[in-house]
Amino acid sequence: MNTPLVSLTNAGKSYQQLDALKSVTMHLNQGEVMGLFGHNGAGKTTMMKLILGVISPSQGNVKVMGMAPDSKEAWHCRSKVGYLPENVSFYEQLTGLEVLTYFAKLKGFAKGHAQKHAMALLEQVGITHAMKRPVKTYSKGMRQRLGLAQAFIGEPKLLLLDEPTVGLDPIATGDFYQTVDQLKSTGSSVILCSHVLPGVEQHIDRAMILSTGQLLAMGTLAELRQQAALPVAIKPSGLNGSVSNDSQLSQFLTAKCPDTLWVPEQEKLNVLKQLLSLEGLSDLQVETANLEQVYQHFLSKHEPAGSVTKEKK
Ligand SMILES: Nc1ncnc2c1ncn2[C@@H]1O[C@H](COP(=O)(O)OP(=O)(O)OP(=O)(O)O)[C@@H](O)[C@H]1O
Repeated sequence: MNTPLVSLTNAGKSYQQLDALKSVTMHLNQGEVMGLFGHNGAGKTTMMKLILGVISPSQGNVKVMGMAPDSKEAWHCRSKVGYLPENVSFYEQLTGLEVLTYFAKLKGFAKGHAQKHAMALLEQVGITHAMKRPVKTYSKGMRQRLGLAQAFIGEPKLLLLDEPTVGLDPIATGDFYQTVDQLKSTGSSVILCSHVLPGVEQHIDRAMILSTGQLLAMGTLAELRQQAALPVAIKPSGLNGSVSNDSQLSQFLTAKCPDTLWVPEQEKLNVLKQLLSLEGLSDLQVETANLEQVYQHFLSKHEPAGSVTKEKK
């Protein structure tokens, strides 16, 4: 079996009385994209900082590429990690090209190669036209694109992206996800933290849901749906009341939504077979719970976000 690229084992981080992250165990494999979701203050950035090695765990341990990321020995692994912080900021007086060339040099690129690599990345994120302008003239979206280009320097093996699509227009968002898919296909692993859930699910392999520092759920969307036991919505057309007259099928109807059957996942196939055998059926829409509904489900079962500042006894 392959060694995971990132491993957290009962990892926790406390700031005085506050447990920002509580005993989290997770493994990220090579070529895997993990979505990290949670409310403000849930502990997402804390987890990313532990993985980056800029803070050390208060409990448990963290391994990246087999090493403790906060150790001296891990210095050469750091050049294989790309990070986009939540609020990206740069040297305002430098041009986009100068900023990126500088970061490429910091990551070990030789002088001539650094600028070439920087130019290729600027083209990839679509800001070549502005590369000779000082960053202070960039719009929010252009800064975010520059931030992404900075995170992509050196084709990192591990990418940590905090709110990568904030400020991006729909085309840039699409391009961004295309880059993530491309990096994944070359074996890079990604941890992607976002408050914008629609559009994310087809690009992640697994999701982690955090609340008040605690890991509430982790798995593929199918696994999370199963754990959450959220019903599938089935909407048949053309049946003219034969569902409500059927003693078995009618149990899945609700007064609020009389055209839709809310069916537990394990009953889905049986119900579909029954519906398909009914005369007059002209169409069927089947909707499984999306990432947003799954996320809401797990959060609603947990204590409110406001309790994050609760003190230890
Ligand atoms: N250096 C610090 N000192 C004290 N408390 C901290 C520190 N860093 C983070 N915290 C606290 O830890 C908790 C988790 O913060 P974190 O930044 O990880 O949340 P987050 O999930 O990234 O939130 P957001 O979505 O708002 O960015 C918060 O209550 C925060 O105030």
